[in-house]
Amino acid sequence: MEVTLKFGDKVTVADVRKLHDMEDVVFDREWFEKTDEINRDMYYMFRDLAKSDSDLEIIKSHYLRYDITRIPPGMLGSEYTKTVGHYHPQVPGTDVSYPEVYQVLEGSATYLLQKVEPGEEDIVLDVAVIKAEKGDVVLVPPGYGHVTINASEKTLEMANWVCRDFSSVYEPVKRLSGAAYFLLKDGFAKNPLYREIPSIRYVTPLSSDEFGLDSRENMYELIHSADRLRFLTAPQDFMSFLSGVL
Ligand SMILES: O=P(O)(O)OC[C@H]1O[C@](O)(CO)[C@@H](O)[C@@H]1O
Repeated sequence: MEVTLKFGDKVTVADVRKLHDMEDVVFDREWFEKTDEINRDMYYMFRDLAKSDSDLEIIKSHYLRYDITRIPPGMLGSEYTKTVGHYHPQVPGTDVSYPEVYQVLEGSATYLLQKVEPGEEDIVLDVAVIKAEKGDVVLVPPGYGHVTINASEKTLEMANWVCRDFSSVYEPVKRLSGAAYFLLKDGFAKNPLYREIPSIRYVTPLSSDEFGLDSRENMYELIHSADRLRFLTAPQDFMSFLSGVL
């Protein structure tokens, strides 16, 4: 059965990640091999949302995309449910990769961000974990791959603004069977397939007002001042701001 979201005057059908899409990145292999729920829905992605056709025109003219992702609670065996995880490619003609900004709409999220040595995907230079609650904003700076974990008992709903002109890069995370750490019932466990992993830095999210939104305001409202999101499409022009967010 289709899962839909009504947003403004439009109804959007979800792209669904199933358990079998997570095969390469699940920590608990024993559980995965035995489960008979391989077709279970894991999370729902409502992509390229706009409340109206005129909003969509504004969003497209700024090369942006607004998505909502819904992640029900649950376990992957001993590991908390999560997204597959990916990196973003570099802006053409630069050595800066595209950033992304998330806001928690409902529930709570644990964002794991990791930066690797260029050309050495199994040598991790930095791992930041950010726990975010409703209204909090999390900026994924250039150079960081990211996984979102729902380690709560409630459904997580989060929004993101991102440049619409690229495709995410999945191979490095898949080749290494996941990110540098897995969040298990007992806490974070290092992924043994990485050669070097630093300790986790725990970082606080930006509150919505620090991000220039009224307290708890939904960041969709940035559509009315979309130039403020230019750091997502031309991050090379905003490096002093972006390199300070973590
Ligand atoms: O692509 P993954 O790793 O499954 O993660 C899904 C998330 O990534 C996004 O594509 C944005 O980066 C969202 O639509 C969604 O929240």
